[in-house]
Amino acid sequence: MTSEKFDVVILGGGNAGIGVTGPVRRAGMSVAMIEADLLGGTCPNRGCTPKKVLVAAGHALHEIERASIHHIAIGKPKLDWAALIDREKDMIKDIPANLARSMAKRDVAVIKGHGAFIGPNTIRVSDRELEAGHVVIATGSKPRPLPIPGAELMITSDDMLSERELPGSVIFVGGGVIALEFGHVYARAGAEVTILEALPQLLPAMDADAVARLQADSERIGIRVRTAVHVRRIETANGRLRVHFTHGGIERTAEAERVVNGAGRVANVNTLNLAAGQVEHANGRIAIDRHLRSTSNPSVYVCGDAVPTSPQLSPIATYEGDIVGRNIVEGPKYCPEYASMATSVYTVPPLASVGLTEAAARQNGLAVDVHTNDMRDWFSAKTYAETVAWSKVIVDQSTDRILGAHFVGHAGQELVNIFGLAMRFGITARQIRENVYAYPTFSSDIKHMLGHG
Ligand SMILES: Cc1cc2nc3c(=O)[nH]c(=O)nc-3n(C[C@H](O)[C@H](O)[C@H](O)COP(=O)(O)OP(=O)(O)OC[C@H]3O[C@@H](n4cnc5c(N)ncnc54)[C@H](O)[C@@H]3O)c2cc1C
Ligand SMILES: NC(=O)c1ccc[n+]([C@@H]2O[C@H](COP(=O)([O-])OP(=O)(O)OC[C@H]3O[C@@H](n4cnc5c(N)ncnc54)[C@H](O)[C@@H]3O)[C@@H](O)[C@H]2O)c1
Repeated sequence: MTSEKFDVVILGGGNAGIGVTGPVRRAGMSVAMIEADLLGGTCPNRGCTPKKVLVAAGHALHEIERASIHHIAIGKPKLDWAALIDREKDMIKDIPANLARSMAKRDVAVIKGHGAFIGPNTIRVSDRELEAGHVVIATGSKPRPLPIPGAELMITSDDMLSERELPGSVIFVGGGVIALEFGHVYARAGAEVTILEALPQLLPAMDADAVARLQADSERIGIRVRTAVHVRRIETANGRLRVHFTHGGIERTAEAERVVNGAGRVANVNTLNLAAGQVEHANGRIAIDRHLRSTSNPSVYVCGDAVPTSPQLSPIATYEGDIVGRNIVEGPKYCPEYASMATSVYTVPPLASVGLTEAAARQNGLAVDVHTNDMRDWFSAKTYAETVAWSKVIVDQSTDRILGAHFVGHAGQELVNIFGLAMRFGITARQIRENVYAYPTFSSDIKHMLGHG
C-alpha cells in the first residue's frame, strides 16, 4: 500500500468539512476530503433543504385553511404526497454534483469511501493510506440509538424524506425539532400525529412561553402531545406499531403505522477508530479544547455535528469548519462564539429564537426588561389572519443590549436575524427602536415589540 501525503485530511464532506476547505486552500495547503456518501452531507441531502420543501407545502395548506377569512372560497385541498416527495427529490438532485465541481475548482481531492484512523496522523480509506499534517473530524451526527426493545422498528427523518406513501398515523418518540417540523407537515397532510416527549416541555431548550404558544397551535391542528412520558418498548400489533409508555405513573399504549425516532442526534464518531488516532473520547464524545482541537492529539480538530457541545445546526457547522480551517492555518487562535446564533423551528407558524431564554437570563441573575407581546390584534397580524403572533424580547437593563428574542409566527424566522445582528454588533434596544422600517412590514412592528423605552 502506498502512502499519500496531504497537509489536511477532512473526514466528511458536509457543511463543516466544506467550511474547513476555504481557509486552508486559500493558504495553499493540500487537502483531501473523504466522503462516504453524498457530498454536502445532511443539510442539503437529508436535512434543512428537502425538509423545507415539505414545510412549504404545509405552509400552503395553512394559507388555504384560512382563505375564507380573505373571502376566498376553496374546496377541500388534496395533497399528492408522492408527487411532493418527487418535487423535493428533484429540487436537491444536482447538489452533490455541483459541490463536487466546486471542490474540484478549489483543488480539493475528494475521495469516496469511509475513512478511519490507523495512526495519530494516518487515515485509511479503502486501500489508500493518507498521511496528514492535520486531520479534521467532520463526520456529522446520527439518530440517537434508543436502548428499548423494538427500537429497530422506528424510522428516521431520512425515511420520512423518502417515503412516497403518506402514513395514516405517526408517533414521534421525542418532542424536539424533528417531531414538530415533520409533525406539522404530516398533520396538515391528513395523518394522525402523536408526540411523546420525555421531559416536561417540548423543545426543552427553548423559551417556555414560546413553546406553550407553539404547543397550543400544534394541538389546534390536531397533534396529540404528551410530555413527561417514559417510552418503554415498541412492538408490532396487527400490522401496526404499538408504543408502550408510562405517563403520570400509569401504563399506556399508543398505536400508529409509523414510529419515528425524534429523540435527538449524537456525534457520528464510533467507527473512526479513535484509539488508533490517539483521540481521547468518552461515550461517543470527543474531548476538545476551546479551539475545537482534540485535547489528546494536537493534529486533530473537530467541527459541526460531531462536536458534542454546540448546537447541531447547519450554519454553525459551516462556521465551526471555517474556524477550524483558520486555526490550522494560523495555529490555535480562534474560538467559536455562539451567543448570537439565531435558530428557527420550521413549524407553521415557526418558532424562532436567539440568545437567552427568560429563565436562563433570570438564572444568570441579570437585571432584565422582558417585553412580551401577543400581537394577534395588531394590524399586521390581523391582515394576514395569523393564528399565533407572539414575541418576547429580553433586554439587559444596565447596557440596554438585547440578551434574547423569541417569536412564534409574525415572520419570526426572518425577524430573529435582525436581533442576532443586534446582539453580535452591540446594537441597543434604543437604537433598534430609533431605526426607520419599511411599512407595512412585520419588521416595522419591532419597535413596538420593544415597548417605549
Ligand atoms: C431532518 C433534519 C433537518 C434539519 N434541518 C435543519 C434546519 O432547518 N436548519 C439547520 O440549521 N439545521 C438543520 N439540521 C441540522 C443540519 O443538517 C446539521 O447541523 C448539519 O448538516 C451538520 O453538518 P456536518 O457537516 O457537521 O455534518 P453532515 O452534514 O452530516 O456531514 C457529515 C458527512 O460525513 C460523512 N461521513 C461520516 N462518517 C464518515 C467517515 N468515517 N468517512 C467519510 N465520510 C464520513 C457523512 O456521509 C456526511 O456526508 C437538520 C437536520 C436534520 C436531520
Ligand atoms: N430547524 C432546525 O434547525 C432543525 C430541524 C431538524 C433537526 N435539527 C437538528 O437535528 C437535531 C436532531 O433533531 P431532534 O428533533 O431529533 O432532536 P432534539 O434535540 O431537537 O429533540 C430531541 C427530543 O427528544 C427528547 N427525548 C430524548 N430521549 C427520549 C426518549 N427516550 N423518549 C422520549 N423523548 C426523548 C428530548 O428530551 C428532546 O426534547 C437537533 O439537535 C437539531 O439541532 C435542526
